[in-house]
Amino acid sequence: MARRKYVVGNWKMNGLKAALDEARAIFAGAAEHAAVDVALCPPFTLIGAMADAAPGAAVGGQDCHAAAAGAYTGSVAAPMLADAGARLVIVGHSERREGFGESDADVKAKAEAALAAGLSVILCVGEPRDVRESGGAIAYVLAQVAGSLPAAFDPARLAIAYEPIWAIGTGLVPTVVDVAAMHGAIRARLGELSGPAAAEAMRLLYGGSVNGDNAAELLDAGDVDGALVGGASLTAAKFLPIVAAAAQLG
Ligand SMILES: O=C(CO)COP(=O)(O)O
Repeated sequence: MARRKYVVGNWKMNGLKAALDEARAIFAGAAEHAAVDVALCPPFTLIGAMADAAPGAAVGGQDCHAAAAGAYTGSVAAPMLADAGARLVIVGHSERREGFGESDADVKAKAEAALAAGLSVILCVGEPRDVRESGGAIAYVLAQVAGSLPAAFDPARLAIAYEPIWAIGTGLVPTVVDVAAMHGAIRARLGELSGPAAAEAMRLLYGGSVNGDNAAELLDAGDVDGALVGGASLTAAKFLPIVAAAAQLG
């Protein structure tokens, strides 16, 4: 079964209520491309309003706590995201792993909590620049995959996003050959960990400086099923060409 293309915007810590017009425009434009699944992950504060502003649209969080509730000041639990109207959540983004000291075990626990709350998950992995330069990128990322993967999951609800840290927000992207090699290696490892049927069904996204100019090439790389987009997801003018590129590839 062919995997549907999946293009997800991660707004990071950007967006006030005024940005809901942009989200409406993004979802309206995305609706023209029925073959592509599109989601936006705004800050927590906008999830409810965005879900209300775009009924039926896939809105998600950027992180969740591993516990379902409790004394964790400042944190947001997965059932709260679902209650606010989210359908998905990103876990393990490098800005969480690096900036907040999240380990593979933390990411795994968050992914499991999200799945238990009925959310879909985008689980991020990716190597720092020195690891890429020393030739160890694939081994590094495969260890992250093995350490972060939930114990049990529905492959339709778990996507892996490969985001090389050195490509995030820098304008640098790996070669298409390197992207295909990484994604192929991830899918092979998923086959060993979860069985070939799950590995075949799971969507693997590339993230890191994706834009309207490079999306077609990156999305066409082997084993790439979509994109996780940061800066270029903040406006319809920048994001919709990426969705259109995915639609072209079907
Ligand atoms: O981190 C990213 C998405 O999660 C990528 O960000 P940029 O698209 O801004 O490089």
